[in-house]
Amino acid sequence: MSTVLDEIISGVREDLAARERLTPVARLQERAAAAPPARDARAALREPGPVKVIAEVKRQSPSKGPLAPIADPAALAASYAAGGASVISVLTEQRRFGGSLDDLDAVRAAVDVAVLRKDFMVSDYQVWEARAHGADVVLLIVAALDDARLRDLHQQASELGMTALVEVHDEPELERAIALGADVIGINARNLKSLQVDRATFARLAPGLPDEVVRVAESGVRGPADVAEYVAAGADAVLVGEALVTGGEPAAAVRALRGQDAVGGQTA
Ligand SMILES: O=P(O)(O)OC[C@@H](O)[C@@H](O)c1c[nH]c2ccccc12
Repeated sequence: MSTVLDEIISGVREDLAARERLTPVARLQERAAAAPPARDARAALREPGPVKVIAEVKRQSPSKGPLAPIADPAALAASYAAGGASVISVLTEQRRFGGSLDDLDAVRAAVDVAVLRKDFMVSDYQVWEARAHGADVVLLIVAALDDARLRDLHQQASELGMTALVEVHDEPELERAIALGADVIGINARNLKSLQVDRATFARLAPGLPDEVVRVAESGVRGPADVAEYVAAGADAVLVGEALVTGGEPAAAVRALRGQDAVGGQTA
């Protein structure tokens, strides 16, 4: 039976083939070589202080459809950064998430913090694209990749100076991420095959992570109380989309998630 993830990936492959016809990889490689070096997102996520927020520019999702009309992704990202986001995540998948490389370019030009290209990476071409467009981090979804491809893309990202956020949802995927030597691991509360969210996934899997791994809790954060739970279960960072794009003033919303109130004091 084909899952949501299978369907997304088949669309991603078609769109990828179309871009490959337009822009040869050699062009991307030239642009990547000319781009400023990737920022060290892992270091940013390990800095001392309150929980780190990875704030996402997310227009729509397969489970909810349109979330918010984001007229100006650059302004949104700048607000996230002003609120203290450590990394800005930009969904670039088009068919189900309404994203684009244009969104990535706009965000890249607007902020100094690290930028994550959030997509379904299946080919080295996409990693070259990410670097050519100034991304510092790529998402690698273990459920979408066999071990050989996972290893290749992880190595390519590191050769380009980028951080790989390696995403898992269950124990077998976590074992594969650890065997890979991933040093930034995201535990996604959302099962990409069924789109069900189970916030307890993080607390269940996090104890199996080696000490040196940066632990990112992904999805399902509705507000500061959910962040506090993830932190209590050992999260170094949280990745938040929907609650930030639908929640009113984005800088204040990021600050609230970090446990810093509007005047900058530590709550909790
Ligand atoms: O909107 P939420 O529930 O805050 O979730 C954000 C992020 O975790 C989610 O967008 C996500 C996590 N992993 C992904 C992989 C592909 C696309 C999207 C995602």
